[in-house]
Amino acid sequence: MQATITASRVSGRARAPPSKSYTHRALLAAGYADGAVVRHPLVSADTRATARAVDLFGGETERRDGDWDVSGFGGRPGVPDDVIDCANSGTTMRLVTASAALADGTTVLTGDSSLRSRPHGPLLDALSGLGGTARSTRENGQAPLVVDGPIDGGTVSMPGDVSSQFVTALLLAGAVTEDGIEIDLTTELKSAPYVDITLDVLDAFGVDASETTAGYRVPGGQTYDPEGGEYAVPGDFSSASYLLSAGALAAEDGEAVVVEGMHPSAQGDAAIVDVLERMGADIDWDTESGVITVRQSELSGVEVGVADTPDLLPTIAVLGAAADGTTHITDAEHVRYKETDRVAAMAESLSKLGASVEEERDELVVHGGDSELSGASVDGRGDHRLVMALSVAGLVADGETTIAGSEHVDVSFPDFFEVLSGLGASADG
Ligand SMILES: O=C(O)C1=C[C@@H](OP(=O)(O)O)[C@@H](O)[C@H](O)C1
Ligand SMILES: C=C(OP(=O)(O)O)C(=O)O
Repeated sequence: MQATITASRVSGRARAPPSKSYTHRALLAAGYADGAVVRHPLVSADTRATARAVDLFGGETERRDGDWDVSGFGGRPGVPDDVIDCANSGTTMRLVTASAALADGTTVLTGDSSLRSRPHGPLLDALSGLGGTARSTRENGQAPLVVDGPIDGGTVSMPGDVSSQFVTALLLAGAVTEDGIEIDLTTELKSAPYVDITLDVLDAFGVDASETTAGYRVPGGQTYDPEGGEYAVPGDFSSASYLLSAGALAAEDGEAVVVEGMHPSAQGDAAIVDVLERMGADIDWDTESGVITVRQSELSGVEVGVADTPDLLPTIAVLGAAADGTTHITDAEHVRYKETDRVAAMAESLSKLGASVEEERDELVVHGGDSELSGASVDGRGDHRLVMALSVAGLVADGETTIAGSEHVDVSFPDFFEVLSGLGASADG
């Protein structure tokens, strides 16, 4: 499918979808538990992949009245009676691979072509070091993956600069091993707030895990047991970043874009509020009510490190292209390991829209204000975040912008185009 965006102004109230990261973890944690009701979950292609894995491990996930009702698989996962298809979801593949290593038998995992090109080597090595065997069928660290368990736990050394999801995966699984898991990180941890989200969910499910001087540890022999048998998912700040940026760039004069459901949580991507403020946006976050209000302002370029917030890179790149002056997005190398290489993809797409962009290995430099953005045909490269960020660019690009592959918003924000149109944008996805 192709989205068509015409330069337009926006205003009004909207709600960002529930957090993808919290939903994945809550579904799997509910699987490890006797079960739980996951309230207000994100129902999207990625979280459906995790629900499928919980089912294949012997749990049962059922959607009821907007909640996800999960019957657990009782501590240790069973051996799946089919291959686990993780579709486009890196989070599913990493978290489920470590869970599979608890099963007494063999699990096979695969995904779409994007996921089959992403790195999993450090997690496979870690699981093999813990007494299981975990390998890539092509011996290149990429899926399809074959995992044999069970592991008993122990200590592993692992790099932290490829994906924090390896740490998350080991913490979730480690709690039900006999010996627990101690993770010593050999390189700096990127995307660290996502491990905070994991610790937050583990805590809510009564599981103890903590940061150490060298990394993280989770004691074994624990039981997942959520208070009251339920867990409520907060709103998603990565998804909200598109709506807030639409407001900062294109809110109608005298009007605002108001995004609801934005209560504070462990999400690092809440930093989008700070980034917009530093760029000069008129933005206000009422943390009590979870309401963020943003009005259109002239923005200026800034320097932003995305070590902790890789998913904000496409959004910030678009803001930089529409701002005055230069925006440096630094510490970005790990953003190349996502659904597509987002550093290269944003450089290419924004250049097509008329921006002047320089790409370094771990940095994107966007020179805004040199020329007006003008509508063009760009490719979302099968990546939901490219599609959504480029749609926001389309609001302020002269004329018409078309984006190929708009259906991929289904991964994290299925009704993105309806919400954007509801704010008055001329956006047909
Ligand atoms: O654990 C998670 O929920 C996520 C962690 C991050 O990935 P990395 O840790 O691979 O950077 C992030 O980019 C992804 O969208 C979601
Ligand atoms: C990278 C992302 O997710 P995942 O790693 O789960 O595919 C994302 O949502 O931007």
